[in-house]
Amino acid sequence: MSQAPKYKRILLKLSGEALMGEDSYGINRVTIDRIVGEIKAVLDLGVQVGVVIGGGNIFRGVAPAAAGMDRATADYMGMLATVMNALALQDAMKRAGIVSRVQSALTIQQVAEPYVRGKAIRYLEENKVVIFGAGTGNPFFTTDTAAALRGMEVGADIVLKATKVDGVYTDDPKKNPDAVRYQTLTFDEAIGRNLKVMDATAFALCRDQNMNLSVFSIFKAGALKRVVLGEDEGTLVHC
Ligand SMILES: Nc1ncnc2c1ncn2[C@@H]1O[C@H](COP(=O)(O)OP(=O)(O)OP(=O)(O)O)[C@@H](O)[C@H]1O
Ligand SMILES: O=c1ccn([C@@H]2O[C@H](COP(=O)(O)O)[C@@H](O)[C@H]2O)c(=O)[nH]1
Repeated sequence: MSQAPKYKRILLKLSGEALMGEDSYGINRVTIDRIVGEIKAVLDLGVQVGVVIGGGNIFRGVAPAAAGMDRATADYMGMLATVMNALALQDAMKRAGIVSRVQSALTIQQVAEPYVRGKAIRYLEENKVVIFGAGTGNPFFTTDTAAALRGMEVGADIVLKATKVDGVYTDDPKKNPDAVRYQTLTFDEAIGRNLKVMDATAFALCRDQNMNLSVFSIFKAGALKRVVLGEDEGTLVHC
């Protein structure tokens, strides 16, 4: 029996730190290839995929150098880190036979196309993966907010946050072993309970524009595909 995806177009937020695998810094080749395999599985279902990539794997490594720096300057460094990840992801996709385009919110025209909404939508319609680098292009924001923003701009059916934990918990599960996972919760609950899995700006943007969000583990094999098929996986955050 053929599997019908629940969503036709998704915006996938990939944690930069997830690219490190077991390493303490940077990009782990085996890990990025495995993540690309997870994305390929949903492309094979006919789903259109936009990706916003984070920068934690690179930026947190240089954080000591950024300590004491002007905040906006440090944030621009963080955004440049996401462009590096975007290029690495495109390269890994190419090796896997996936056609993708990188669009950057900061103009670095020798390196990547600038972000142009209409062009991004056209690429998605052509079943090319669009990798959005440099977050929103503005300091004082995060790539979570960029994911919510780009998801809305390109008309995605849902924003999927692929991270290191398998959903939203009552507390940070990496710090509190007694934390309990929610199957579903509302944006107001997530904001009101100050749950740190995603920043409040991103939660509020999704809530105000009625954009559902799913949080799941990118380390769990097949989880992305199960979310896209509408199966019980991770946590669904809704209005
Ligand atoms: N209530 C909570 N439920 C789940 N995770 C939580 C919660 N509070 C804090 N976290 C933490 O939030 C992290 C998810 O954020 P993630 O690492 O994806 O960060 P990011 O900043 O979006 O990505 P990047 O690595 O690119 O900077 C999890 O690893 C988890 O430890
Ligand atoms: O719109 C944005 C997105 C990101 N930044 C900066 O980049 C780093 C890395 O992004 P993560 O979301 O943490 O992975 C972030 O810490 C900011 O410093 C930004 O300024 N604006």
